[in-house]
Amino acid sequence: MNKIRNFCIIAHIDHGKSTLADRLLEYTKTVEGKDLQAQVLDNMDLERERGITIKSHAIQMEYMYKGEKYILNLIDTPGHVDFSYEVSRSIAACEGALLIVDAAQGIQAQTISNLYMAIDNDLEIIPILNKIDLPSAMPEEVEDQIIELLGVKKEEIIRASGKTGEGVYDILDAIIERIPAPEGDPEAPLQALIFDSVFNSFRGIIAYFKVVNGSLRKGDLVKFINTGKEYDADEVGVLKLNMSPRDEVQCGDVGYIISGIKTSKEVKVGDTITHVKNPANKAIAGFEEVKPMVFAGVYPIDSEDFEDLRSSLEKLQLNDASLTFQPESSVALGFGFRCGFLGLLHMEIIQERLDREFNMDVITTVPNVSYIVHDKKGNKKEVHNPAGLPDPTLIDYIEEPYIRASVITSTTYIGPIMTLCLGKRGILIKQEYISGDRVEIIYDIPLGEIVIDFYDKLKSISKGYASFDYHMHDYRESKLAKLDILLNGESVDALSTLTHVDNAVTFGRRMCEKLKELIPRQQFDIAIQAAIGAKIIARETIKAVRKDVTAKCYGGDISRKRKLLEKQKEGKKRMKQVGNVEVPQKAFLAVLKLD
Ligand SMILES: Nc1nc2c(ncn2[C@@H]2O[C@H](COP(=O)(O)OP(=O)(O)OP(=O)(O)O)[C@@H](O)[C@H]2O)c(=O)[nH]1
Repeated sequence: MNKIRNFCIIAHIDHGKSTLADRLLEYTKTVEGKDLQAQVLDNMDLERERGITIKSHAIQMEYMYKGEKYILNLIDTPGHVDFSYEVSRSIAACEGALLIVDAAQGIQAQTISNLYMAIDNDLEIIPILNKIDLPSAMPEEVEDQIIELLGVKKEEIIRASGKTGEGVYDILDAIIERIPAPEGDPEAPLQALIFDSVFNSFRGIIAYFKVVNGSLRKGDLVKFINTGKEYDADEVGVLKLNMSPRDEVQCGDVGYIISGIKTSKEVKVGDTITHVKNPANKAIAGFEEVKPMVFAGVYPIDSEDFEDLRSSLEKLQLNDASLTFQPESSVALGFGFRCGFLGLLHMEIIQERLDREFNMDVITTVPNVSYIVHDKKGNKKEVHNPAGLPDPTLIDYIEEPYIRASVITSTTYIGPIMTLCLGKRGILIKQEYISGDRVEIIYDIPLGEIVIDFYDKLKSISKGYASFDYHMHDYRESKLAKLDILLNGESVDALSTLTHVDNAVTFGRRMCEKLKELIPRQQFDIAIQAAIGAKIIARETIKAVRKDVTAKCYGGDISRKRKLLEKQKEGKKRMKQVGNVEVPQKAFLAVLKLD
């Protein structure tokens, strides 16, 4: 066991985690020659394309140090806020962490939040100044930031480049010298922490774990403590580039188990595996259900595809337990599902996977958060869809989720960022200088406001020099009202939103203006109205037009006419008929596009 090192890499998004991980695999000869393609660990197509890590992965390397062979288990973690629960589980499976900081960008919001998580788990931190090959690198300055943040000595910071390979051997040596070997009792009852699971269409669900105490052998009868389910360990092994079966995974090591688990719901990240015979008397602490925070309706464009959509969502869920869905129906959109996501990026990814992997054409409605509605009889219920809100006369009050957000930026942008946060009903908690002209601002903001267009605005007003991280904080009472949109007098439930009463009128007006831009003119006038209850607060009209696309091709060229009509039909595919009005998909997301 003293020859094992378990570590993870933590960093702000795009600071070069995956690239550096590739170098570690290359320098330890874990991958060679033809297998060496960029970002080996990001094996989902989507991950490669977007250059982001969505699921965490683990891989075992061997490294000779002073004539002895060591086993290094690298647990790769996703960098985006939506997936921070996975980061925290991966961190719990390690004894050390490489903290990567981009030498050109310096410390960012997620550098700090992930670092705190690592410190909470007592990990040994190895600070790495990455991308020092960049002409824009500011090694001295960023080193000062790291020293201030961690209280380390300058010599402890390793300068490296995932691109040129500089410093990679120093990192490998430091992993062995500085990170402690795992502790644990090989003779004690089995306790293995599940930190991830994946769905493989041939093998079913594969769970990744770290053995904290005891050991796990092939054929053992095991139990997952939190779900209470029992399985035969059909196959256990360690994770090389591919799975590598073993008879036993020992105390301290990281491995996988295949055991006839049917759905990803049965495997909960953070759960503990033990033996049915001689079980451990308790789970390893730190298990938490991941709860979706952002909800949106997902509807098939063609209502006949409803069952296909259900089976696609079921398949996606096998792979991604954090996705939830429930059938719902909308007057405007027909039958569909209300899906729950961890955040906006997660939502985008699911939408894209539906399109790519399942060829599903869907309309997604405006995302919203979950509200707690207290009625006058003293009951409370969680509402995931503004359209599902009880009648206003029955509501006593509504609570909405607040996040605690940390924004790191340069002092130049403090003014505009504070204005933005204020406009989003944010409450300033504190403001702290990090080093030089960098400052961290902490705000409590309603999640519902972030969901709409916070990221984009933050990025544009800070010209990209602001990073953002958040975690759920609490629920607070807010004065919210349901804003309905009517098209030719018919309320479109899929366009309803909950908004703060003080902003309702401006918001309603802007919605109407935006919809006027987005809905194409049709052969009759269309009235767009915004209403709260029975009260109309804004109105726009789209004037009628008569458009005949074939008008231009007089003469008898029927094939050309047909082509034009076909083209027009294509364009219509992304439209949805609401009453007598044809509404394009992008109109359902109008609220995201308000200026
Ligand atoms: N010049 C230079 N570029 C680098 C270096 N390391 C990574 N990059 C580039 O920086 C970008 C981000 O690198 P990734 O390795 O994908 O970053 P990441 O931290 O894994 O990103 P997430 O997985 O999304 O968190 C890519 O375009 C890399 O090519 C480096 O040492 N030098």
